[in-house]
Amino acid sequence: MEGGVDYLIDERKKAQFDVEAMKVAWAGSRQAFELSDRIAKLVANDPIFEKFSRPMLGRKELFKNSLRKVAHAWKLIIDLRLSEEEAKLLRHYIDEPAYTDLQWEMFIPAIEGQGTEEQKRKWLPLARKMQVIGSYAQTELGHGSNVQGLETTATFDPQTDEFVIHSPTLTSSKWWPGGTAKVSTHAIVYARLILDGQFHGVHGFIVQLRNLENHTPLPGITVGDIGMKFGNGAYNTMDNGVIRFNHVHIPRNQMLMRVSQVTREGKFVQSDVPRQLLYGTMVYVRQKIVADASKALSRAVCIATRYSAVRRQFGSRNGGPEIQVIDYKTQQSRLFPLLASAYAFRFVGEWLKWLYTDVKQRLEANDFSTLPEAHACTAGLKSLTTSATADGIEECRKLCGGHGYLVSSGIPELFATYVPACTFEGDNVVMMLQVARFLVKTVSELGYKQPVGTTAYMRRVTALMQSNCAVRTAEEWLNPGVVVEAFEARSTRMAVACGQRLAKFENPEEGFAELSADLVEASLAHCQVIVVSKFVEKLQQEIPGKGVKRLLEVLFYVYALFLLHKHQGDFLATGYLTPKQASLANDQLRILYSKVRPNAIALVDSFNHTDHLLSSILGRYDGNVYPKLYEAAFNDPFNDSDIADGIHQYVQPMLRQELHSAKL
Ligand SMILES: CCCCC/C=C\C/C=C\C/C=C\C/C=C\C/C=C\CC/C=C/C(=O)SCCNC(=O)CCNC(=O)[C@H](O)C(C)(C)COP(=O)(O)OP(=O)(O)OC[C@H]1O[C@@H](n2cnc3c(N)ncnc32)[C@H](O)[C@@H]1OP(=O)(O)O
Ligand SMILES: Cc1cc2nc3c(=O)[nH]c(=O)nc-3n(C[C@H](O)[C@H](O)[C@H](O)COP(=O)(O)OP(=O)(O)OC[C@H]3O[C@@H](n4cnc5c(N)ncnc54)[C@H](O)[C@@H]3O)c2cc1C
Repeated sequence: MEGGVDYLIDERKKAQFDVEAMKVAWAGSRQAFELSDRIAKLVANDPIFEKFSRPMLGRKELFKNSLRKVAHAWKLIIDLRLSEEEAKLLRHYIDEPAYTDLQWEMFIPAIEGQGTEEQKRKWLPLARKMQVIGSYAQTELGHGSNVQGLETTATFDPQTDEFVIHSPTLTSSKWWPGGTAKVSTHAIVYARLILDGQFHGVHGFIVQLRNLENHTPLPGITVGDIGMKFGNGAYNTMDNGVIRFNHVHIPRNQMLMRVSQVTREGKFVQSDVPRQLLYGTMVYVRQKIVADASKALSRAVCIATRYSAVRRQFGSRNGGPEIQVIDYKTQQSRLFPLLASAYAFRFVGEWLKWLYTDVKQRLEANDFSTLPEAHACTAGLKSLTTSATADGIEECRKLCGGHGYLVSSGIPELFATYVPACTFEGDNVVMMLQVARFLVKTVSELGYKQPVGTTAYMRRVTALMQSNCAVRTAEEWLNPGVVVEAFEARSTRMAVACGQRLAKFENPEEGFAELSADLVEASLAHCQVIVVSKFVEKLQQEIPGKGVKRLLEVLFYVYALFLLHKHQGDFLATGYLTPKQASLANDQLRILYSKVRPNAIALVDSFNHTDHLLSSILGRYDGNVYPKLYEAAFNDPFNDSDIADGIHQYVQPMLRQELHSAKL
């Protein structure tokens, strides 16, 4: 058997559910499915969007090619009159980090969220037509996580009615802003506002960086690229920049003034809007990152699952075929929880999008009551989903054995592009510590204030602290109420225990720092409650299609019981479960894996990923892995000639024992 074509045809026949209906469930609605299917095919069939050769290109060529793709995409958007939603899908399927990510996901949202009506009227039409290109310049060489610690200054000059933007030290150089090194004409620069020698907090300012006619940096601005990043191709299509400001003057009306204003006289006016709204763009992007985690994880899982069905090792009898590696229980116990996680993250991402839309509408009406909850949810779920996705992609590489390490597997570039998501938009530990602040506050108020939203389960604090799990058989774990209650009890007990230990410290901040590792674990437990509960809520909805709901239920139990198994130390230490009950959960997990097994290929087909998006020989839809790997090896430019450069100069003299007289 040369290729794996026959294996995947057989695998697809085993499916016990309607794959087309599952595609709709994954996409969210029939309309969403049809839209994304159309755009995915548009990209896959356009040779300009080819990306298989990306890891072989040098930086300059890679970057130029990326600019070409963006220009071509923009032309398509105009020619085909694509909506904003379609344009965002186009960018997703082109699958190449570029300056437009910053333009559409940070620059424009920052103006929308933090600008006044007048500022929005001026800047948004220009940005939406790409007549100005903007980036988000917050992080500095010496300061990233601690936004209040930024050093760049914006000093008001009442003489000229301008702000003077300045980088007083080397460490205040802006460092990382994407799109900035070579492309953006403007940036939202976060800087310390100084009025009459007084510091008034960090604010955002629209600063022009380049001349719109000839693209040269404006006087007082030093700008460049920060250098090559992890992996070939990957995030190197993005021009992450360094900027140094030397007393750059901008008009007063270019400070984003929804949250606070500076008058013509240089007076600071604090409105009723909470200062945290200055961080609103990050909340928006964190929510987007959660919604996108399932896309990245599902790609890796699709590759690893298809390849695991094609790949055979051991067990051949009488010259018959070896065993498909997907049939090994160990392979299943590593792969199927990731498959289930992709679905879990998809549904929690959908919910978070809804939550964000709701908060945004409230903020527009000056209702800020749900902001702390939205911040905690976006920060915590960003941390949970990106960490699990980054680890999951690496696990998928290992699940593909040696071939997973080949660039042509598609996994190395996916990993290299994805991992910074654990760091950007808030380091994942720093984000979990934000959740911890929210949880500690919630727990400390339990006696007199009813927790709401995602912490509402803590209203039952007494029951969750005192009652124990009633499961007696593996079968009894197949009950969503039982599973959710176990997660809620473990989370409540961990949060309350942290609260009790914190109360022993005289200085709460000192206590928080001392217990921060435990607080991060309690925050993770709370975020897992959210993911598990939102999966259950999804299952309570009507989900059409033969067998679709049943398979999603199986995936729910795989996700939840796998987490329970992985974190059984917490469940046991908090006393909610007995070792016997934890062991029964693990027994049930093995049974669930055998229910996933015949459906595995159909479940990854349901992601509807094109071969273009996967860009992976191992994950090809047709499973024709070996002939294509062989073909790709000989198509590699390194194999253009049998004698590589340097062989005659450095190897032959060694073979001939003539190295001493060779010119090196
Ligand atoms: C080939 C494969 C392709 C796969 C794709 C690969 C990857 C892409 C993956 C996903 C992409 C998807 C979409 C993204 C789209 C576009 C974006 C493109 C690229 C992104 C590039 C990255 C950009 C950046 O990184 S921008 C910089 C981000 N920086 C940070 O996040 C800094 C983090 N730090 C902070 O947020 C704050 O400093 C802090 C840690 C929160 C602390 O702030 P501080 O003011 O000191 O506050 P505290 O004193 O701690 O708290 C005061 C009070 O305020 C509350 N608070 C804090 N923050 C918020 C908030 N945002 N909203 C509301 N409230 C907030 C806090 O809880 C506290 O409340 P309390 O007083 O009640 O306790
Ligand atoms: C690919 C990429 C693109 C980016 N794009 C942009 C952009 O467009 N615009 C922009 O402004 N920025 C951008 N950034 C910067 C990014 O937002 C920061 O790197 C990120 O916020 C983390 O900050 P840091 O680098 O200062 O990490 P640090 O805070 O220095 O983290 C270092 C370590 O310290 C730990 N740590 C820090 N603080 C605490 C604490 N309080 N308690 C416990 N542990 C702590 C962290 O967990 C981490 O382990 C980008 C970064 C990357 C990697």
